[in-house]
Amino acid sequence: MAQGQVNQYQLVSPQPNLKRSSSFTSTHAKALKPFASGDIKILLLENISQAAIDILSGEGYQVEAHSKSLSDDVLIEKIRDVHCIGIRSKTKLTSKVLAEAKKLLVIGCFCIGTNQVDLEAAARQGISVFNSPFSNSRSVAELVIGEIIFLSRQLGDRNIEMHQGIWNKVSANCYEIRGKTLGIIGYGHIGSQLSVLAESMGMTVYFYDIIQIMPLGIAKQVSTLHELLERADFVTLHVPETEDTKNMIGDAEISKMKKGSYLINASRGTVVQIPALLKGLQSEHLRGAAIDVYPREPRSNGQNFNDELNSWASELLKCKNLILSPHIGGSTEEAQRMIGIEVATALFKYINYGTSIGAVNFPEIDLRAIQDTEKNSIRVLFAHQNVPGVLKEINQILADHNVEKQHSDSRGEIAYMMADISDVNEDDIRKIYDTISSAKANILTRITASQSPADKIKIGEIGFELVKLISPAFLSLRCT
Ligand SMILES: NC(=O)C1=CN([C@@H]2O[C@H](COP(=O)(O)OP(=O)(O)OC[C@H]3O[C@@H](n4cnc5c(N)ncnc54)[C@H](O)[C@@H]3O)[C@@H](O)[C@H]2O)C=CC1
Ligand SMILES: O=C(O)CCC(=O)C(=O)O
Repeated sequence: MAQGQVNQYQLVSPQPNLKRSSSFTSTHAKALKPFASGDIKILLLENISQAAIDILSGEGYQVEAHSKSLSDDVLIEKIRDVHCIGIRSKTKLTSKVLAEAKKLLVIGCFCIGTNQVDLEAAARQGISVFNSPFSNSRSVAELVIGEIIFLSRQLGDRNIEMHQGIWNKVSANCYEIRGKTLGIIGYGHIGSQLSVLAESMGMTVYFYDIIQIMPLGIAKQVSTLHELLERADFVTLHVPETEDTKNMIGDAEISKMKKGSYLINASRGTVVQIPALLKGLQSEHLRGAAIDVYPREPRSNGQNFNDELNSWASELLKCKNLILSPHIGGSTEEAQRMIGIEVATALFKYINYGTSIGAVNFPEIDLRAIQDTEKNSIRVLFAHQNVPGVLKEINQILADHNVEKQHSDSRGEIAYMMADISDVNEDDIRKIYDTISSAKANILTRITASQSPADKIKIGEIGFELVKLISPAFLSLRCT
């Protein structure tokens, strides 16, 4: 879908399952699926890459894709009916919205940040959340390099003037970046990538992080934020939104920065107090700034960025040497495609195989694939409250069967167990499902099965019947 399209959505009909190589499938491994893949509904918002749509529709799911985020009312209406939702940074999945999502199994954040989702509320409902931890890091780092040069040469202002027909050839207060000092706050995927790029352009790099990190190149870690602010000509923020990073840069921090220095924020809008930044720019203590993220951002392209949205917007627009961009740090074709593939793959592996490796709010577990030699097999997936005695109860149920392999782990209040069981018939499946899902600690019980031709009749059709018998609980039975 082209960037900038609004009010458009796409319904993609299920397609035959595409064969794809994955760590689960070897020549003797069987592909697993929920019993009725074609009933799985996926809602993708905010212009998620076609690569993701192709992967998910290729799994046989029903995919509905929108180019923008939805109003809360429409979101609540739609989320009630879907098993999976894919979002970027704008859609807020609060506990109130999630409370309506009775069928939801999994959330895909097609971005790095996951602060827009109430991760704990999701986990309590047995909904796992995946993101893309690094696929847009390079894009953000490159944007920041561009901004450092633009700010240093006042290129944003010269560009605006030329567009107004004004010739204004200036060298006063314009500088090379070679030999200048870059101060990076948050030396994770983006900060460290930026560090390498900046050094290759002749900059000296210092960074501040709450954990000790091995510096790349000849960058140096400093032990306090204030030390970094005092040293740097350019200060750039690459921290997640947390309680500690909210309002991290205010009056006190800006006054610690060198006179004539620059501030860049492409992290989250809550990290920099914009009134403090305004003061810094208006007093010319700061020589410029670049901002990509804002406390409140428009829901879709074409909407206004004005005082109604953020009370200081019109004051900000008057500032000199201030680059404002509409949260495009990760918006490149390369990044969006990579994110689309990465997150869509995590989603179908979770839906089909129960694999939670990479989940940001859920115990991370996986099992090796069910092999051809394991006849009439099912995989039992059991998300439950992390309370004593649950596994004893469940293993008593499984003890009557041939458990080929089993894995379980916990994260905070949530635990998750995965078990492959072979030699099961219809009655077994029904009994296993009924007894496990009625355990007191049950949050969500699911069963997936191989549907290869060899066992299609025995498992596939039984599965289909079971879906009819116990649907919609089959995919969404949760304790409330
Ligand atoms: N503008 C945009 O389009 C994009 C913005 N982002 C934002 O950038 C953030 C950073 O991304 P990554 O580098 O991939 O994250 P990351 O998780 O790899 O690195 C974050 C670093 O910040 C550090 N940190 C956390 N709290 C801190 C604190 N109070 N003080 C100092 N350091 C602290 C962490 O220890 C970590 O090293 C994301 O969380 C996201 O909010 C990410 C991608 C695109
Ligand atoms: O591209 C987006 O919509 C969000 C990028 C971002 O902020 C992130 O990846 O955390």
